[in-house]
Formats: sequence, C-alpha cells, structure tokens
Amino acid sequence: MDYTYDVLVIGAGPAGMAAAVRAAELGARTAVVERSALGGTCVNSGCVPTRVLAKTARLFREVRTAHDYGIVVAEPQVDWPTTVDRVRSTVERVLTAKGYPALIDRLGIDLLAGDASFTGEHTVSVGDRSVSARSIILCIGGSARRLPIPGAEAAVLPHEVLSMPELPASVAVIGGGHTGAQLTTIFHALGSQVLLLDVAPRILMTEDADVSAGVTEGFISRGVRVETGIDGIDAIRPSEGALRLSWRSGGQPEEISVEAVVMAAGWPANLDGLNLEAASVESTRTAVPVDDYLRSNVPHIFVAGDANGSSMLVQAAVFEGETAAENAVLGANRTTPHHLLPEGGFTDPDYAGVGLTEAQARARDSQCHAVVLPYAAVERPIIDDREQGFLKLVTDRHRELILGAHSVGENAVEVIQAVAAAMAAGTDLATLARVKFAYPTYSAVIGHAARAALRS
Ligand SMILES: Cc1cc2nc3c(=O)[nH]c(=O)nc-3n(C[C@H](O)[C@H](O)[C@H](O)COP(=O)(O)OP(=O)(O)OC[C@H]3O[C@@H](n4cnc5c(N)ncnc54)[C@H](O)[C@@H]3O)c2cc1C
Ligand SMILES: NC(=O)c1ccc[n+]([C@@H]2O[C@H](COP(=O)([O-])OP(=O)(O)OC[C@H]3O[C@@H](n4cnc5c(N)ncnc54)[C@H](O)[C@@H]3O)[C@@H](O)[C@H]2O)c1
Repeated sequence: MDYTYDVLVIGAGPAGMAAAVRAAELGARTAVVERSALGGTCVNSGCVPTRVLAKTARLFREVRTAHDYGIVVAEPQVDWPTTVDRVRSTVERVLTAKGYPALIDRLGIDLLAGDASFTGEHTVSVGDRSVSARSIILCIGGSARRLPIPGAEAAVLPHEVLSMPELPASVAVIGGGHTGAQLTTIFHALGSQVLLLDVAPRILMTEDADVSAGVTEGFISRGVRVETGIDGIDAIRPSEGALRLSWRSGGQPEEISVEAVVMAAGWPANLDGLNLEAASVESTRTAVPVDDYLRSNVPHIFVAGDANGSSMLVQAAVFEGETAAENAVLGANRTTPHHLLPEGGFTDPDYAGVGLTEAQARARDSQCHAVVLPYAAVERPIIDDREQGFLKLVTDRHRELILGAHSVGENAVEVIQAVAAAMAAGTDLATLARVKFAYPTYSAVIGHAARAALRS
C-alpha cells in the first residue's frame, strides 16, 4: 500500500519531537501532528513555567533572609502580573533556544497543525485532511484531571495557575505528587497559607519513604498544613467570595474556607477525541499500554512518553521517542529500560532519587544496606544555612554495588544526578568513596555518604 508517510508522529512534546527527528534522521518520510504548541507540556505549561516559579519562590525566600547577612531590604512583595510575564518570556526564550521550526524544516518533517483522530489502523484525520502512515507513534502526553466532585469546575488546574488574576491568600492543594508538592512550595513561599491534601498515606508516594518524610517535615516546619491518608474530597462550594472545600478523614467530615483550590490529582493520557477504536488500539482509562518495544497491541502503532503511563518524565519521554522511531523505521528490536532514571522536584527543601528505593531493595534482599548522611554534617549546607536534608545511599549486602540514592535538601537533584552518572558508569561504592569532591560543595555529601557506607 502507498502511504502518505513512513512515520506519523502525533504530539510534538519531548517524546514526539525526539521521535520525529530520529525518524527523519533515519530517512523516513515523517510528519508530526500538533494541536497546540511545539514543545508540549514540558516547555509550555509544565517543567519550564514551574521551574521559573520555583526560582521566583527561591528569590522571595532569599530576600526575606537577607537581613541575616546584614543586607537591609524592605519587606518584599510579589507583583504577580510581572511574575507571570517573566514566566512567559522565559518560555519563549527556551523555545527560541530549542529552535523547533528550523529543525523540522531542516530535516524535511511535515508539521500538521490540528487535532489528530484515527479513522483506521493506518489512517488519521487532522482537521479536514486525511493522511496515512506505515507506522504511527502516539506521543500525545497527558493532562491534569478534574476530580468528579460537585464544584470541581471552581478548582484551578496546574496549567491554569498563571491565569489566576492574583495570588490567593490561602490555597488548598489537592494531590501531593510531584506537581502538587512543587505548587505547595511556590504558593507558600510567595505568601499563601497552604493546605496540602492527599488520599495516599504519604506525599510523593513514588519516592523513597525517607524522602517523603523529609519533604513533609520541611513543609510542616515552614507552616504548611499537610493532611495525608484522607478518605476523599467531597465538594467545593462557593461561599462569600471564598471556596468551602470539604473532605473526609478517618470517617470524619472536615471543611476549610480558602481563596483557591488547586487540583493536581492525576495525569491521564490525552485519549479524548483520538478515536483509538478506529485503529483497534486498546487502552486503559489513563494510558495506552505498550510492550518492551513500545508497541501497542497494534504492532505498527507505538506509544512514547507520558501516554504509555510507564514513566512521566522528560528524560524518559525523549529516550522513548527515539527508541519508538528506531523500532518503527528499523524493526522492533530496541528497548529503553528506565532502571536508572534520576528525577526530583524543586520544592523547599528539594528532593530527588535514582535507582531502587530502600523498600524496593529490601524486598529483593533484606540484607541490603542503607546509610543516611545528614546535610547538617557537611560544611556547604551549614555555610548556606541549608542544613535540612540528607543523602541516602542504598547498596547491596556486600557494600559493593550502589542500588539507589535518595536525597532531600538544597541541590538534591544535582547531587542525585552525580550519583546517577556514577551508577551508569558502573562505579562501585569503594571507587565512589575515593572520588575527590571540590570543597565546599553540596556534592561532597556523596563522598561522605560513600565512606560512611563502607565503614558501617
Ligand atoms: C506542572 C508540571 C511540571 C513538570 N515538571 C517536570 C520536571 O521538572 N521534570 C520532568 O522530567 N518532567 C516534568 N513534568 C512532566 C513532563 O512535562 C512530561 O513528562 C513531558 O512533557 C512528557 O512529554 P510527552 O511528549 O510525552 O507529552 P507532552 O509534553 O504532554 O506533549 C504531548 C503533545 O501532544 C499534543 N497532543 C495530544 N493529543 C493530540 C492530538 N489528538 N492531536 C494533536 N496533538 C495532540 C499536545 O498538545 C502536546 O503538545 C512536569 C509536568 C507538569 C504537569
Ligand atoms: N519534577 C518533576 O519531575 C515533575 C513535576 C511534575 C510532574 N511530573 C510528572 O507528571 C506526572 C503527573 O504528576 P502529578 O503530580 O500531576 O500527578 P500524580 O498522579 O503523580 O500525583 C497525583 C496525586 O494526587 C493524589 N490524589 C489522587 N486522587 C486524589 C483525591 N481524590 N484526593 C486527594 N488526592 C488525590 C494521588 O494520591 C497522588 O499523590 C507524574 O507522573 C510526574 O512524574 C514530574
């Protein structure tokens, strides 16, 4: 059969751009469909805006402590419209640096603007146009969900935060995953009273339990109210210019009046309107499952990035996009395992992890070893007044292999990235303990922890 394209990529976020570029580099006639903006969630409404807000929150905190260092400043205030402008202009700068239109042009990739919807196993409609492809790679990402409760429409979803007319004096954040935790820090640092609610027994459920505990402790010590293990959210009701949020905890009804409710309670794949049935692609309610080669149940339809539900991170999406493209063009024999996937969040304090959590390692071998090195024992965090935090190293029972690393505290994400690089290189614990770390740095905590693990 004569197809319009060899490879059709749906969605131009990190996964879709990586897939389209790799497919074109391999000589495939390639098109990418995007209904919104090149760069996807990551650049336009997710990582980049959140990171700029995290920097804003950081600056605000630092200015507030300036007097401790003998710097005299007036009480800082947030000019929200300027903050929003700053976020938007930074997004533009990142997009300029990425240079997607020129890249697409140079590689001869067709950009089809509009909503893609399957009309058959090899055919897709984009607006009033119909195209066909030998292989299709779904890189459709996900979106924040609105809980099915009365008044849910009054809540702000994470991508709507920048559209809030002003900063709320009080806010309830529903969901303590990566998004909810980061928004908690941002709102709290900028002056809002924050209540964080989660049905899970702890926030940041995918992190090591000590990381969840450390971030929770950090939140509480700064004045955030954290309620985990709640039974569920009941309703949001407008009342006298505010919102009354009701939930149940331990069977008891609870209620609070806040200026805003932010919902960060899950991230299902963008399946609406895709008409997967026309292509006989099977999905769950929240994702399109794939095999090791990123194939859906229909072998020529691949799924990369958030939409396959395996790992919702940019660093995973990019590798999956490239792998899916190579499998589509060259035959399905490449995999992209995620056992070494560093991740973390820019909360106050920051947190990060890579590899097995202590609980996962103990489930495999109860004799595995874990050591926790407090930031308070390392010079740089003391110098910077950032002693809250730790680095945990998880090793095998012989203290040879590093199985995982988890951190709470200043620069945790960079610290964990350094351990991830060591793990990727197959560095054993004894070698890591002999690495020289510049003084005084946060990453010096790695050397301290490695030596402590060897000694213990
Ligand atoms: C607030 C927030 C902060 C985050 N921070 C981080 C972080 O710091 N680090 C990190 O690693 N990850 C972070 N993430 C996660 C990260 O954004 C995602 O993992 C990443 O964007 C996934 O890439 P993707 O290409 O799979 O999907 P997306 O980036 O969501 O891109 C999907 C694209 O597909 C398009 N699309 C969907 N359906 C169709 C259709 N039918 N037709 C045409 N186009 C369609 C969409 O418009 C979108 O542009 C964050 C997420 C959020 C929400
Ligand atoms: N820094 C980062 O790397 C970063 C930042 C943001 C998002 N992300 C990625 O994006 C994806 C989505 O993250 P997310 O935090 O938006 O969603 P999530 O699914 O990771 O977390 C949702 C949270 O909401 C809670 N929840 C669900 N229903 C609830 C209810 N009825 N009441 C109260 N709480 C409820 C869940 O228990 C969970 O803790 C994640 O997989 C993450 O990997 C990454």
